[in-house]
Amino acid sequence: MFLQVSQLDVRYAGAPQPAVDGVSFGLAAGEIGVLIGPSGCGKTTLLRAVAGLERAQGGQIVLGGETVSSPGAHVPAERRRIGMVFQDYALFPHLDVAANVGFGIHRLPRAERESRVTEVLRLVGLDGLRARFPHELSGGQQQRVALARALAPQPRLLLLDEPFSNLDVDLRERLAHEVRGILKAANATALFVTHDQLEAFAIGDRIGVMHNGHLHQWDEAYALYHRPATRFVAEFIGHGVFAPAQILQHGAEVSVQTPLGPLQDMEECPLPTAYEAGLCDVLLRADDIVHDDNAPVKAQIVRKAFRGSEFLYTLRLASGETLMTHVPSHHNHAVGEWIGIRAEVDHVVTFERGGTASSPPAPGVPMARADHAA
Ligand SMILES: Nc1ncnc2c1ncn2[C@@H]1O[C@H](COP(=O)(O)OP(=O)(O)OP(=O)(O)O)[C@@H](O)[C@H]1O
Repeated sequence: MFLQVSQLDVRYAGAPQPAVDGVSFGLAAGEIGVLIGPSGCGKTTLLRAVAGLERAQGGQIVLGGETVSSPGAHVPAERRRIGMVFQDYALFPHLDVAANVGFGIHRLPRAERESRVTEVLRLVGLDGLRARFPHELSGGQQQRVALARALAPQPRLLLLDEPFSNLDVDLRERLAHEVRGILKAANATALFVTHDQLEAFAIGDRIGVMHNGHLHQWDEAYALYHRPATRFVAEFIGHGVFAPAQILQHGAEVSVQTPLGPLQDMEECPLPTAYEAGLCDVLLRADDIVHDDNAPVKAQIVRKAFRGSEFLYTLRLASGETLMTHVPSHHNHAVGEWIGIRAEVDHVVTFERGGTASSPPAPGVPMARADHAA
């Protein structure tokens, strides 16, 4: 791995808990990693420790084969050859775009510097704006200048701390895709921090979910969504709820009883022996719940959020359970209305009832194999 973080601990003086607690992950050269998690979970501290701006108390950071942090050694930030982009752009207001971008490479001979500035400005699509001053640029353009400035010295690693959080939502998603393209074109290895899942999914090859200083999962977006490693990841990624359920086996047949009735056509499901009496909590995501006028189960709409092509409805069953569902936005129902719903769950993800944030799910068994086994 080009960047290897192993068992890293970072503790602020006087704090009762470490801000980063036993974190390990690796990033291959040219890969983009993203750290997400709720406020205070330790993402910025982890990024700052990789940069060399915070000293780690335990564990190791190896970058390009060089140990930059270990119990006996701390390579200072300026000697790590790491570039950083912050949310506030931090451009110099009195310098034009070209001078801002050339700032970190002023030691290069003039011609070489000029050609590198031109090269990175072209890469970020701002070659025509090199004589403008920061106040003459939009927020998105300023952030691309900041990115060009960070790329100019050819850092070994680029760290980006919430780089889009000052931009409006539409621009954020567009810029996230653009920045991914720019980093890939530059063959840069990068680590991002964000609290926005859509941004993380748009940018990251690998995404790490943090909670209370721990890295719960470091994985591809698809795996985070469909194979969450812990109850916290299951709850944090996507819109979902946990519903009480019971896994039952009758001969070769495994069924999962939920407040929505039994789940059907499952590809994968844990066996009832995973829990006492098969009693567990099942993850039901908004896209597992399908609105169907003919379904026997009805739920009342308690809240609705318009999301362009679809609504996110929060629903309540007559039994009191809360659920969420995505419904195409031409199905415009009123709050208070009762609508038919059914569950369509391929991979059944279950947890110990009332388990903790770090509880793992019970392993799923392919249903065909369960048939054979019985
Ligand atoms: N300089 C500091 N001194 C003491 N404690 C700190 C310091 N910086 C952060 N902390 C604490 O360390 C923990 C992790 O903070 P950190 O800023 O890394 O979280 P974060 O996930 O980046 O949060 P946010 O999304 O709000 O920026 C928090 O409990 C925070 O209060």
